Amino acid sequence: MFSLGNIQILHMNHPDAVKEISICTSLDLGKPSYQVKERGPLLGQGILTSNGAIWAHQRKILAPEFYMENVKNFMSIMVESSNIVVDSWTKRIESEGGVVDINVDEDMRSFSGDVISKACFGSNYAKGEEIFLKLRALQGAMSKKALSSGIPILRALPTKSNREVWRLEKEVRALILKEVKEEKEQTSKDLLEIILKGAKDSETSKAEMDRFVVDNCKNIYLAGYETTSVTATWTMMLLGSNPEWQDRVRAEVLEVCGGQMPDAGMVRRMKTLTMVIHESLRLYPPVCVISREALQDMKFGDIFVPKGVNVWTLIVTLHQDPEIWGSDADKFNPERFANGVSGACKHPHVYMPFGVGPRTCLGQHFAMAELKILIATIVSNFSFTISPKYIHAPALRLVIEPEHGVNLLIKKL
Ligand code: HEM
Repeated sequence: MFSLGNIQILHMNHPDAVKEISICTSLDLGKPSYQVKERGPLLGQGILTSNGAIWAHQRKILAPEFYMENVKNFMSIMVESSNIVVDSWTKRIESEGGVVDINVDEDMRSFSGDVISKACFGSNYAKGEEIFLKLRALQGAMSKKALSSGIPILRALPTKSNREVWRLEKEVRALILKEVKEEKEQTSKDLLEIILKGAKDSETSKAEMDRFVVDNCKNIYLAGYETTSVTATWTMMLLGSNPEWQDRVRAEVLEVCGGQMPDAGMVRRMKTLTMVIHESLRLYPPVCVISREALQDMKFGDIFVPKGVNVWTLIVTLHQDPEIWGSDADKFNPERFANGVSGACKHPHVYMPFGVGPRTCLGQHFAMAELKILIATIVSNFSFTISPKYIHAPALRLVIEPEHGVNLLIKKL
């Protein structure tokens, strides 16, 4: 146990204890209240940080949208956004000649932001991008005041940074609601439309409906953007450093896609690429800790957790424990996933890049499809190696990201 200020934390990393947490379906094990307070302007009462009946209701409405059947509808957007990356690199290579040293982070971010904007706002995605930029600014403003957020009074004072946060929060809300109004006049099949329909079918007051729509749009953006882009960046770094795996992935993509753009059936058949992404998520899980709060007194096996105590499970240490993964735990070896996650190690339930239990990532099929389509498109157009400029320095920010970015030497095939 340890405490951060007045927040009590129980660190539970024993595989048996982790199993207890992962099978716990009680609504009494919820998202920590300190997160709700700290991230209020960013996340509101959306699916990410809400608890109890409010969470269960939002999950029920949103979950079907992310079933594999529906993710297929977004694949053409993913292909389109991957082609933007390919075109931009091709132009750079043509103008600079031969092999070009590219810092790929920004391109991976643009890809992920582009996909999520188009998926949320359909044909109005330019507006979606405007909302997205404001959300990024809000995120930045919130991280500036992170130090003061532990002191409740400072959250309510009209300091310069609080005023900036409040202004951005209002602007994002107004922009999303404006989109909603325009959306009602069209018939589109984007995520906003589904969120709207869910809100209409269930909420009573207009204020409640607006809150549901605004908060969940913000939540999906924030949950799906950086997690996916940083995974793409780490996977590129690993493929750049392991040419034999890059060749294997390229051979598979050529065989499965035969020069066509990937579709749902092809994405399903990319086994080697799936193994590579799983290994990348094992070594660099973007979300490094799963945190919960006991909203009532609870028991996990013989461990008693009093109400109000937080439980933390550190994904990043579980994913690299030699007792669990063997002596090559810190090595890049996608082969360990040859028989799926269940065959990869002694305690497969501790592999949890997408979280565990009822709060597991809603967007995991969406994210895997995005990553496979992007990487498949890249390897069929380019070969790449790690640049001498690359400095290996994973840093813990909102997600685990490369401190100095990832530079690759990229060549057109
Ligand atoms: C590689 C990419 C991604 C990773 C590694 C990832 C990881 C995670 C993790 C670990 C959680 C659970 C957090 C917890 O239990 O405390 C989570 C939740 C969630 N993720 Fe993802 N995620 C990714 C992409 C996405 C995408 C693309 C979307 C949506 C388009 C998304 C939507 C969500 C939502 C809505 C939740 C909240 C679920 C709930 O609380 O009921 N994620 N994600």
